[in-house]
Amino acid sequence: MSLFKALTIAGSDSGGGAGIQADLKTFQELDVYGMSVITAITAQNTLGVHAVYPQTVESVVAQLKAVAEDLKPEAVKTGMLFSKEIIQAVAEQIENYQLKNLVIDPVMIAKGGGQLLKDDAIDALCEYLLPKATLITPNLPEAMRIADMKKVETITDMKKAAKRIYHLGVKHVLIKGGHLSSDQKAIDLLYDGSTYYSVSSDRIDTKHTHGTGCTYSAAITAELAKGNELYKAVNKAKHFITCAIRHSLAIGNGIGPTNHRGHRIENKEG
Ligand SMILES: Nc1ncnc2c1ncn2[C@@H]1O[C@H](COP(=O)(O)OP(=O)(O)OP(=O)(O)O)[C@@H](O)[C@H]1O
Ligand SMILES: Cc1ncc(CO)c(N)n1
Repeated sequence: MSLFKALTIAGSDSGGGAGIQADLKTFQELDVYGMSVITAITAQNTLGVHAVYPQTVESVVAQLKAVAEDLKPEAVKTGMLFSKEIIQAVAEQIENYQLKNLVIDPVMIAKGGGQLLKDDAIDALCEYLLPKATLITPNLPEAMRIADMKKVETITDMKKAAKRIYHLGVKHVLIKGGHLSSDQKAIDLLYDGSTYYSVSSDRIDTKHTHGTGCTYSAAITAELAKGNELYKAVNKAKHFITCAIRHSLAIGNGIGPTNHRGHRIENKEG
């Protein structure tokens, strides 16, 4: 049996629910060998981000080189990238090693508050990384910033934003509807430059959604690493994140994490 490998380039969440920790748990659950490049260490729990300690550009490049020269991932995701210097360095190395199946989760602000991307880094993300990516997965506030719109609150807004983001050079755009109003289904909108696809599930009534975006983009990356085409990878990942939210964990005193074993519980694998 072939062993597929996926890489996450992201920040560490000491609380274990988002960031590198969520990505590696997801890769493992989906039978993909996981590797990591850590861009920043956050002191974080279910209540919020207490502190951010970015890595140097030298550290990020050294980690990326070590992985790319030896282990050769079939797919790569980026999460928290923090600064334009880190974004530029990551983009250069992705080009240098011709890394394929790149998924960008344009992480900006943590659910409990806490800035994970500097304001002046959004332009760098659009200029250097988007043109290299297979997919970008913004939530509604992130889509609003990247598409440079005043609001993204409805399905009509999501369609407009997806088109604007597509024209920045990325191959596919998936706008996540987790932040749509609470009476609506959890509808995500996928756009490939010609067609809009709706990827939807029932909305689960829980406050424990820490790390949903990280887990979802990591699941898409794992499915791409296994050779699935994009639409199938997104649908499989949607099932994975929905199970993870349905069985999310009421731990800590704030917004608890998703349960990466949720899909096993639903499949009665224990
Ligand atoms: N209550 C919910 N019930 C079902 N699905 C949900 C719910 N909340 C979010 N989702 C789904 O979870 C996925 C992640 O979306 P979301 O918009 O929450 O990401 P995010 O804001 O980037 O998350 P985070 O910042 O915590 O990483 C999407 O598929 C979204 O539709
Ligand atoms: C390190 C990290 N990355 C991403 C998120 C997204 O919520 C988070 N809270 N923390």
